[in-house]
Amino acid sequence: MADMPHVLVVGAGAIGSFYGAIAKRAGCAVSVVLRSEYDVVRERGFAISSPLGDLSYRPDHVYRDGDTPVATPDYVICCVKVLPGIDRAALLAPWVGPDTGIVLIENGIDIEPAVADAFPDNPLISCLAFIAVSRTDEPAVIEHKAFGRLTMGAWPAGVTDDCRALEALFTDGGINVKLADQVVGERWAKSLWNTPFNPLSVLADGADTVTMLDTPGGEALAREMMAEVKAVAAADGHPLPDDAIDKNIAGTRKMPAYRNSMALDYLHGRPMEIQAILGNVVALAERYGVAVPRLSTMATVLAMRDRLAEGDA
Ligand SMILES: NC(=O)C1=CN([C@@H]2O[C@H](COP(=O)(O)OP(=O)(O)OC[C@H]3O[C@@H](n4cnc5c(N)ncnc54)[C@H](OP(=O)(O)O)[C@@H]3O)[C@@H](O)[C@H]2O)C=CC1
Ligand SMILES: CC(C)(CO)C(=O)C(=O)O
Repeated sequence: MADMPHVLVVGAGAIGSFYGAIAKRAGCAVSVVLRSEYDVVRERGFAISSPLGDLSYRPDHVYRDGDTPVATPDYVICCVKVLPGIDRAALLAPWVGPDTGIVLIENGIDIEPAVADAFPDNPLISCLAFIAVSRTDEPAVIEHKAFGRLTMGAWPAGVTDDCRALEALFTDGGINVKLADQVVGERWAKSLWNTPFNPLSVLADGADTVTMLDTPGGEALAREMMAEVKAVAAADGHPLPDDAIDKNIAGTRKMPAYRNSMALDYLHGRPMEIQAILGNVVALAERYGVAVPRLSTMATVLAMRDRLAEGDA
């Protein structure tokens, strides 16, 4: 085990604590940087229930902002929400050494440059998580409900030795990993689902997938929004397969009613990744001159909500 990589997770919420557990199962030393759950995790670690078994663990080191790492990690995994108010590069900076691989496991489009620009000499591995995992009302108690597959690739493109090493590590820990030569294209493929469904669930007051698809006109609306995402992806140089929308709708219909991560944030009054998941797609559509009337309507209405909330604050 002496040669196993040292992994450090920045933002060990649902996703970060889960993939930290997988790295721990693979035999890595796993440390975490925490904010609100620092005391609880120091005292008793994470409790994670999962179809894979009990994934509870105590991190090797529990840090908070301002601490100095005991050892420079081989990989820093960034799993904070991608929010306009969060400077992810600044959060990562204290923990990243000259050879540290930076791994993003986060949703959204065009989310890499903010980190890549700050660490131009570090390997950057971008990942998409296909998983249903959430925090519970108990601090540091996580419920992994289903799935867990990761798609990963070097950003902006390619599959490097770092990617392969990380793939081997997560595979040893018990999850499936797909290596992707064009990770930006993979982001678009995931965005085809997240960009319509996540914000739509917020506008529909936290609706689950079955409610969204079964409401008369719901599936048609989702399909139209997906078609807009598909058009922007193509303009960005990442055309998606012709049957991508049909496959996504069919796959979603096969799932039991599901509330996505943004719906859960909305219902808990937490900040939402509207910009990363929807706003950045609309911005790219504007840049390429692609009409996205439904997506931009949704973005405007959600911006109105933000404005109201700011006024209330
Ligand atoms: N949950 C899911 O099923 C899925 C999530 N994703 C994506 O994964 C990413 C992470 O989501 P998820 O794990 O659900 O989010 P969570 O809210 O569960 O976790 C985010 C973590 O980041 C921490 N954090 C936020 N700001 C800071 C800060 N300034 N300093 C230190 N820590 C900070 C939070 O700490 P604190 O407790 O103090 O707020 C929390 O531990 C998102 O991009 C999401 O879209 C992708 C697929 C599925
Ligand atoms: C696609 C899905 C639903 C799970 O991987 C997700 O990304 C989310 O909950 O935001």
